Amino acid sequence: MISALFARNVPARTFEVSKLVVRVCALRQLSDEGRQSFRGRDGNRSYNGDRSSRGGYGRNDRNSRRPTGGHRGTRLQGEPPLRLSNVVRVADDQSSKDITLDGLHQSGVIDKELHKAVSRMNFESLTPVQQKTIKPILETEHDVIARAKTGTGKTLAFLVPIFEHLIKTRTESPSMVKCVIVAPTRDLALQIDSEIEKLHKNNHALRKFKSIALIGGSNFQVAIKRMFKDTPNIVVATPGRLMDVMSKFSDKFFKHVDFKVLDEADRLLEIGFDEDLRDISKTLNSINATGPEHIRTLLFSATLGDNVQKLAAGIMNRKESLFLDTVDVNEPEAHEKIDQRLVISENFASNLYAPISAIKNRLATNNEPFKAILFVPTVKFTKFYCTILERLFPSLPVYEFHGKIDQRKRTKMVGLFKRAHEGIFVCTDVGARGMDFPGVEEVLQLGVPSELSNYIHRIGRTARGGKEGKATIYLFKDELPFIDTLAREKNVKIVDQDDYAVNKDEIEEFNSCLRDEFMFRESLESMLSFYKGCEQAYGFYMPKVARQIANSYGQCLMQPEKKMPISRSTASMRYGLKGRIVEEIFDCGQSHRESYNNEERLPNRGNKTRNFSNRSNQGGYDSGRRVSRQRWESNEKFDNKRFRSPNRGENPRIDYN
Ligand SMILES: Nc1ncnc2c1ncn2[C@@H]1O[C@H](COP(=O)(O)OP(=O)(O)OP(=O)(O)O)[C@@H](O)[C@H]1O
Repeated sequence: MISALFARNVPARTFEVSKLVVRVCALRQLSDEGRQSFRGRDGNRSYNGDRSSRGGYGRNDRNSRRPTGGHRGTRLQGEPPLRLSNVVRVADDQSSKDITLDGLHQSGVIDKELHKAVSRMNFESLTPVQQKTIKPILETEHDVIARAKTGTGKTLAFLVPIFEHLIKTRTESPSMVKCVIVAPTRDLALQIDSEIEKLHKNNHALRKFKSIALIGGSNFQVAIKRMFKDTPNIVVATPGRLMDVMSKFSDKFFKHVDFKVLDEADRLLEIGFDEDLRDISKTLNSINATGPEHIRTLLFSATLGDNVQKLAAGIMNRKESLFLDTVDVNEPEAHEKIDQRLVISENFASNLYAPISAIKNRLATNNEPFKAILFVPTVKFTKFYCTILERLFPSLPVYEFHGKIDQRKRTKMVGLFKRAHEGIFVCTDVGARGMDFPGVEEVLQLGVPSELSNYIHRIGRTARGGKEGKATIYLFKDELPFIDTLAREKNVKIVDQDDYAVNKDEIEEFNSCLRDEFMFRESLESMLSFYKGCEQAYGFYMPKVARQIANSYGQCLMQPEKKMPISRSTASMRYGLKGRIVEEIFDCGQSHRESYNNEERLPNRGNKTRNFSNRSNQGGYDSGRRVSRQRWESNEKFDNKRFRSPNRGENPRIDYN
């Protein structure tokens, strides 16, 4: 047990555990009644009281995917409560700021082969999170929780100690998985695996420590064959696919795991993923050859609050975890090198033009190549907005990225944009976390993120690796409660604010590009669902937001009297709208049904109609019953069909085939 002194910023002199001067976080014990609140009537844990809300994504039967030895994450009656790890916040240690890669090698912390591989990445120095975490992970036996801002090298901060551990234990069970790294999205898992490949390339001596990425959307049999052939020491996986593999081969591959790493840990431990992570953790512990508490857990993220020990309950094996924080308690989690800006539009329709106006202005005033990421709320809106951007900026590559795109194509597109020197990467929040695209000049956000923390992660796609960047969020007035929520809960205050007023030419230009009314309407319907889903989280008033979205239909079509066709039942069931407002803002009459049916029977105008299966885990997350994911699911539910824009030849949209 660490002798914990309630020190006031007394930097630890050395990292010997006995001398560790720490401040113990106020422990937040989950009271029994607190736990009971997590249990539904049938004694099973449920969130928001309705199990169907989690099971309702058309998911495969979860039990068929349960890893052997574990049972559903719900704790049965009488089962011991989840144990909370005692989180020990490690005070800033001035000496860690002097830690260098050479110093780690000279002091014997890292092996020469690993030193060679990392030094060939030609970084000037270690980042604060690397300086603060590598030694404690290698020199103590504790679980570790690490918080560091976006783009500050957290991936290497856990890969370096993992490889050092593999080097040190290379003679013990050499053909077994010793480290499991879990990521919330397939693309991030693949990215981490590619970082491992970089270390292999930089020093072939490390190639013996093979890794494999286990992600949904890829061929299961091929992955298993590779597991048997390569006998990897590192598995990088998304939760769903990891559970699939463990349910069949846990004893074969996973009995000698020493480390499990959760990248974007707060995302993985929130409602929707947490059950899977607890099941994975329980199974790994139960089959571990050394013992049920052998595996050490490393949690990494840019957004980890004091509730982390509650989040991590049932995941951490050690009685105490070190909270290695490179962000001061009162400091905003947003990276200080990001120049944040807010642009406010009068209404939803104007807000649709605002990013376009900004892109046009950037291209007109600066000849440098423009590489930017544009986040939008839903899949359907992503598709729609890409068609508009392609027509307005025919010479600027447009990358459409979301969970409904085939994984193979997504992977190719990520590679293209990583190498691109210009282009607009238009995506939903599936691209918000962890993705490392060099040279992104600006992050644009049209509308709010699917969850508050994702604002920090979205803007963190720029200003990476010590560089600077810009981030602009475009909101209409009824979305401004989000800004208050951001300031209150994340201590992020956007000082630089502007108003945007659309002009007639811009409306006409937008209208000239809007050729697929059916697609436009569906994109607006998906936005209605999305905003309904985040109404409470951000303090929105849905009737006002819905009115704005519905009015934009006629405004953008330049037929202000034209109302958005939506049935009364849909307005009520999906968007919680009843009474007079429904008649005011929607066309609920007969014409609606006729037009809708006619659209449904639209002759295929030579466009590719891509029918997406409605399976839940198409979203790029292989497991996910989270509440906020429901928004995407409900939006993505509408994304089951699409008419490709008629004049696709105009702009070389990155066709990643
Ligand atoms: N010591 C270093 N010095 C400079 N750049 C570095 C260093 N370590 C890593 N990088 C680079 O910084 C960029 C961001 O690294 P990484 O993706 O690991 O950040 P992160 O902290 O995980 O970000 P996020 O929170 O968004 O996931 C990468 O391009 C990586 O190559």
